[in-house]
Amino acid sequence: MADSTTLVAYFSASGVTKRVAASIARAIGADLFEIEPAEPYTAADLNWNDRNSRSSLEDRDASMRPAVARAVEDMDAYDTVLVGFPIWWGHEPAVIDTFFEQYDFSGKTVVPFATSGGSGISGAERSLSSKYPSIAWRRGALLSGSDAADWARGVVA
Ligand SMILES: Cc1cc2nc3c(=O)[nH]c(=O)nc-3n(C[C@H](O)[C@H](O)[C@H](O)COP(=O)(O)O)c2cc1C
Repeated sequence: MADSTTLVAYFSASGVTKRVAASIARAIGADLFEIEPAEPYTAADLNWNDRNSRSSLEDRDASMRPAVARAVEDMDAYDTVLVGFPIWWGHEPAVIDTFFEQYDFSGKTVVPFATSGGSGISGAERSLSSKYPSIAWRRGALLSGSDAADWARGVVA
């Protein structure tokens, strides 16, 4: 069933979460929004073997909030927001924290989803619910792609 009160917002550095988010939005007829860092991540930025890469530095400094390129036009219009991201060092990338600090989520249901190289989503769920305890979190899911549409239909059912 088409559901225009649901937003699927995602950050994706290398395209995996982007594909999952697009399939979710298609499956449930939700609006799709890309959380775009104002300064895109280069391959060097994403090198987790380099202690001084941008992503490594953002991980070590919990106060980092990378700027985003644009905002959701009418966040008030949505009552459910599915937020997708890649797992970085076991939790959400800092630009996802930027997103959660940008809007008022009161009265909304928020459901995280993630892709990863193997890590689960529970570290990100713990991190997000402790940083943003006033948000009405629903249990999220680590998705691989083929499972995304069915999961999303279950979320909005
Ligand atoms: C900086 C960085 C850190 C990562 N840390 C983890 C991790 O802790 N556990 C894991 O399973 N995958 C990790 N990955 C792999 C990504 O989660 C995985 O490739 C993801 O599907 C990429 O999604 P994207 O293409 O939407 O950016 C990391 C990737 C990067 C770039």
